[in-house]
Amino acid sequence: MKRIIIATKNEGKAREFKTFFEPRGFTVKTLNDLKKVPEIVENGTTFAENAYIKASTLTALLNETVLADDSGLLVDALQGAPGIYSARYAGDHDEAANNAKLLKELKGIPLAERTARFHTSLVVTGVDKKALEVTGEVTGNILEVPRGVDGFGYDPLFYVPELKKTFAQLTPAEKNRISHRGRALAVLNEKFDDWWKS
Ligand SMILES: O=P(O)(O)OP(=O)(O)OP(=O)(O)OC[C@H]1O[C@@H](n2cnc3c(O)ncnc32)[C@H](O)[C@@H]1O
Ligand SMILES: [Mg+2]
Repeated sequence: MKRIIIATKNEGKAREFKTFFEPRGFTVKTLNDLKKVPEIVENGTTFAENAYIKASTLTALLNETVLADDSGLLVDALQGAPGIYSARYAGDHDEAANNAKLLKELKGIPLAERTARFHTSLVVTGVDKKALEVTGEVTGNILEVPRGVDGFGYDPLFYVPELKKTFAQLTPAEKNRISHRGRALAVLNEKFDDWWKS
């Protein structure tokens, strides 16, 4: 059976992965669909490590194919913060508080110097299979005022000069075409069928 577990509780991420896997005939479940999944501690020092921890822990526990995403925003003027700590930048997985903290930290810094990038590391693990890892990145600028209502997380502050829009002003398809996660998925697309058969 073509079934994959997305190792996330983040509904924003889950939507973007469903758009990828469901047209390929996969039944997609997330951690919000599963009962009795223990809290997985993301104590790695890199995005790739954290994604591997999430995916491999669940494959061992459930005997299923699992994809994990660890992602975040790296701001140059903040020496790469919030980075791997993006989800809990302001303390408690609160998107509004995270965005407010980011604006506070960047106060007084002009737009041209508010350069940043989103990074995604994806790891897929399966029973008796070697883990598959891919990454994707996209660069932009952090606005001083949020713009747009779509997407999730830092999307309303992440401005893409080429499109003159933030990620929160893009349709899901537009975001997937250029985003860190979309780019990682494009690489995954080239490798996934061989990996699935391996
Ligand atoms: O660990 P899981 O359950 O997957 O969900 P999470 O939200 O904790 O996910 P991460 O540990 O990977 O943290 C990533 C954070 O980075 C931010 N982020 C990642 N991708 C993003 C995107 O496409 N748009 C906006 N913000 C994003 C967002 O704040 C996420 O909470
Ligand atoms: Mg997390």
